[in-house]
Amino acid sequence: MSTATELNSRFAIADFLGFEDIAEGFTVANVTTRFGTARVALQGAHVMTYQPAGHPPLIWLSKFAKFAPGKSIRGGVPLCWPWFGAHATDAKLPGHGFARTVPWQLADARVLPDHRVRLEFELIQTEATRAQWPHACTARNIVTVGPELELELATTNTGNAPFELGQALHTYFEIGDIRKTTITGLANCDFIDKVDGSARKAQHGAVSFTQETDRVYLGTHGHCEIHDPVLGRRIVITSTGSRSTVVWNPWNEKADKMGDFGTDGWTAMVCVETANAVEDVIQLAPGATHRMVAQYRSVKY
Ligand SMILES: O=P(O)(O)OC[C@H]1O[C@@H](O)[C@H](O)[C@@H](O)[C@@H]1O
Repeated sequence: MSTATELNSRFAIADFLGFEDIAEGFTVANVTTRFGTARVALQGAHVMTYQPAGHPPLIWLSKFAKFAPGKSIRGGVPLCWPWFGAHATDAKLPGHGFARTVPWQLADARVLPDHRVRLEFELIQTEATRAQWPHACTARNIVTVGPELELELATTNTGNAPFELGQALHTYFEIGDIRKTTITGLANCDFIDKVDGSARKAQHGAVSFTQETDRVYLGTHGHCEIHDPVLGRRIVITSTGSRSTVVWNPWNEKADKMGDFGTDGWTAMVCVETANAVEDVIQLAPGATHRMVAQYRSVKY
């Protein structure tokens, strides 16, 4: 039986939720609500698309994204977990951790009384994941599709020793043109500028884009907005349990080298990542749960 057939027999909800194998070994959940639609891959519990009704897509997915077991998807909401960026001590381990390229299982799917649809995924741990991350824990990604998209990444320490957790909802947002886009809500925060030797700088005013941009903003406040005069909307991002915000656009040369952006894909995306990274990583005590929650909303001008 294919994974989609199995999931359809356990979790399908007429008019709201169905499953489909879109490539060999690659299954997705298709969510339809009166508020909008979404597609979520079982690999990585990865939100691939979300479009609020009557609005342009909120989430960018590369036309050249590859859907294959073990490959990360260019676009959507990759989960960086349990570390962000390069591993602190072992350069052989995958950048941004392994959560985005391993299978997750669907633990629950339901229509809420207010007609939103909620999917709850749990990371499947194997010998291979334990070899990279020896700490006893669970990870859940709870995805709620409604007039806004909500993600909750919950990590519980089920062992006897504390551990350090780095993470990000590495969300690719769809925009009209990066060169005309600005981001507010980060003014007066310090950031680590990864395209300038990781120099620490202070942000003055709104963030705008004229070149490759790769920054980790520190001590951020859980509210920022992407202003998009080309699509005629702003995207409002609110969060809790997050103290860092990563802002990334590869610009043309780097995007060309990455191979899965196409020629001008980089102009139509910006990553604004709800995160706990660098000095904002979480120390998780035995028995404790950390919840990082983000909501994304499209507001027309
Ligand atoms: O190509 P990846 O592994 O998905 O990473 C994309 C980018 O992700 C961002 O979060 C990082 O700050 C960048 O340095 C990185 O290039």
